[in-house]
Amino acid sequence: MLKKLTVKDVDLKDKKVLLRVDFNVPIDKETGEVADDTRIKAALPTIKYVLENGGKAILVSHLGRPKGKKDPKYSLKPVAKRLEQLLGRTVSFVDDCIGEGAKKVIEAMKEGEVVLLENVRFYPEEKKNDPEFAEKLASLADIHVNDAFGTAHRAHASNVGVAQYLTSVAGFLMEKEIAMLGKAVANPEHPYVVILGGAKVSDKIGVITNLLKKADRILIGGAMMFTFLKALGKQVGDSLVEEDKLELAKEIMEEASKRGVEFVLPIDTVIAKEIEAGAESKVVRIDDGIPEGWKGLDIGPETIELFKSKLKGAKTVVWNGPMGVFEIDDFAKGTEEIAKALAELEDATTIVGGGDSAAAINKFNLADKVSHVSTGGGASLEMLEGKELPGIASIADADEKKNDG
Ligand SMILES: Nc1ncnc2c1ncn2[C@@H]1O[C@H](COP(=O)(O)OP(=O)(O)O)[C@@H](O)[C@H]1O
Ligand SMILES: O=C(OP(=O)(O)O)[C@H](O)COP(=O)(O)O
Ligand SMILES: [Mg+2]
Repeated sequence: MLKKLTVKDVDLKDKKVLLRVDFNVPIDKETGEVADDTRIKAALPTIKYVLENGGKAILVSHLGRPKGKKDPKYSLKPVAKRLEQLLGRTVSFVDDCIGEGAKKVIEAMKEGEVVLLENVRFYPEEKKNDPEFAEKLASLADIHVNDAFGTAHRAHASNVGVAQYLTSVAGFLMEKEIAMLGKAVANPEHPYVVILGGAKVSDKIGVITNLLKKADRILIGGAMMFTFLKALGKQVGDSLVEEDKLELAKEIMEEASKRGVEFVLPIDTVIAKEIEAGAESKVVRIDDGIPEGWKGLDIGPETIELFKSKLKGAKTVVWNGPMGVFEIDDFAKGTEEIAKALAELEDATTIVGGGDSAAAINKFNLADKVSHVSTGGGASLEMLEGKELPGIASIADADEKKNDG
């Protein structure tokens, strides 16, 4: 088991704490408000602990994928509002990260106060893990607490780079995720089924290669399915396809068959022309092809039954990525039915991971029916692959201690 320093190992009294959280939460396009607060709630124990122990909490996070510049669509402002409600105290939102505005507010902070900095990905240096930028961020504080498990597979300035300049310790969420997923990695009981979906296809397709060495069965839904179906020569219309991953998709399917891993793709899909509530939609069989101008937005009813049958008797299930565009009810059925099937499994370890997958399981009120809802999608998958995550490696080891604050 990984032994890392945690927030409990350091003196926080009167310290400025740069607290990296993953507040990359879904934002409701119509209201502009936080649509699912799982990741905010998950960070509360660490934030409260810092405040109760006399620290000043300077929260830093990304939201979405802005292209290294300011974009109001990706502002963390609505998150500050939700955090304020959940914490029951004032959260000062600052419009930048390392500028004069931030410095001034931080200088004036008193013990027990909370500041949330604007989206750190508004700076292109964040994703490049630029050392100068990391140093500037680090200079805002006395210690770094890393509670951003959902970001742990990224080596960025605010989670990894800053550890060159400040002692980095784990928050309670980070600690809990490492423990929960660590158990699943160490000794998965078989049959071990992995379900993959969602939209980050080029990011996540690569993990399958390693998962083929561990899992007995892999079920593919979500936008992920269309890259595989196209690689098999099926007509996928305007569905989301990663053209440059078609070769990899073929190789993965060949490797699965060599290893005797059952690789299960959908047999039907719900299609529409627009990703919109109330859009005209219909079910087509994959073998009949998706017409041009239409896109697959959910798994179909036959696939739901097929996947349910493939989940029967499973002892370990790991699920990342919704089966369809579950945010819109017309395309939510596949995700809901698979969530229900997971909830009904007996004597199985069931792990659902990902910002959006967590939002989905909450939407269907099934979060307490699975063994663990992880705040990380890509992060939990890479951990289950057996990789060392940069955002965990950068946290100080327990033996590196002591006597600092
Ligand atoms: N067939 C599809 N086409 C387009 N987007 C999809 C499809 N199926 C699922 N999605 C989208 O995938 C997104 C989540 O993907 P991802 O971020 O990879 O998952 P997670 O956050 O659980 O790790 C959701 O917003 C959902 O609408
Ligand atoms: O939401 C996240 O990952 P997830 O969608 O896999 O759960 C993390 O915040 C990482 O975001 P990124 O994939 O834009 O680096
Ligand atoms: Mg996501």
